[in-house]
Amino acid sequence: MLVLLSVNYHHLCTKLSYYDLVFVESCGFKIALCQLLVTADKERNIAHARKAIEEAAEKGAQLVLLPEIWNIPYSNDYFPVYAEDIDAGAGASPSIAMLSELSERLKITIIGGSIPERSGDKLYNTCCVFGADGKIKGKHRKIHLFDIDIPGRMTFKESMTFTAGESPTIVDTEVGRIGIGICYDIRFQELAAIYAARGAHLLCYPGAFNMTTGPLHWELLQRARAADCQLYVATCSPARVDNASYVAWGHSTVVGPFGEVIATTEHEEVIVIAEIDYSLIEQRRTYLPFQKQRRGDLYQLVDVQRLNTGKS
Ligand SMILES: NC(=O)CC(=O)C(=O)O
Repeated sequence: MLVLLSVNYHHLCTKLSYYDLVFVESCGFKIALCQLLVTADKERNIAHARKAIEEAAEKGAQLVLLPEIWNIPYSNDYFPVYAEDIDAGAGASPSIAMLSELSERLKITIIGGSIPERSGDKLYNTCCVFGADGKIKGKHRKIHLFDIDIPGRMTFKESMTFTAGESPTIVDTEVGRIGIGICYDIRFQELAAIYAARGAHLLCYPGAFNMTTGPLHWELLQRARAADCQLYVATCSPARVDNASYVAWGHSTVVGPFGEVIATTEHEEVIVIAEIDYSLIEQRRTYLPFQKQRRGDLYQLVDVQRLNTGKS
């Protein structure tokens, strides 16, 4: 598989201060975005993802991000047929078993894109985060379902099959504090702002924008979330399959805390590798200290989950 390497950034690591950012010993690491070609053959897709992750780890990636719905085509017809029961153990969920085994064996963090999850009589579009010990550290169910209708261009109704998740997901990993969203979740700036307020270094969005919204909004939204929150944003899309019922835009990307694109690609299958350095977050926030200049006397973002449970 083709591997793209981005520009390297090397900076000294210093303590991060705003937004309760947690201090991480090692600030520099490599992230890999596996922009996978997805077919109708689930077994093949799982084996293919396995090879890509192994290749990314060989290239030095400590964090690997997979696309939204990487184990079957993105389609309401497929979701119910191929959904896996994540909580029922490895036998019931071959996709999760593969990701767990690899993260433990390769000692890397994996943001497992998303797969259709069956839980009781409900289906979710779910992303699992695996620590370097192979354990699931977090599970994000897509909060905002992709229901849009742009006549003659793009109509999709995820809510025909999926149920929306009920909670934001922020995870402490070996490679920093990571906020998770899935695709359409990126359009909701409040979610990103809550993650930033809870000390996230990086926001990861497995996503599959399309040929209508992709060219206009995909990069724009990633750069906006990164610039608004002054942190890193990474996205990973499936590669484009022109004759698929849903044609993905591709263009998996990493954006830095100044809103700058650090690494990106076109629509073919590829592994994008980029260097992430969290010390840049503090540096950018020092240069441009708008986080401290907010008019909290005029407007406030309320973290409802914290308010209701007292927990982050
Ligand atoms: N597929 C999605 O969830 C979102 C998308 O394509 C868009 O927001 O546009």
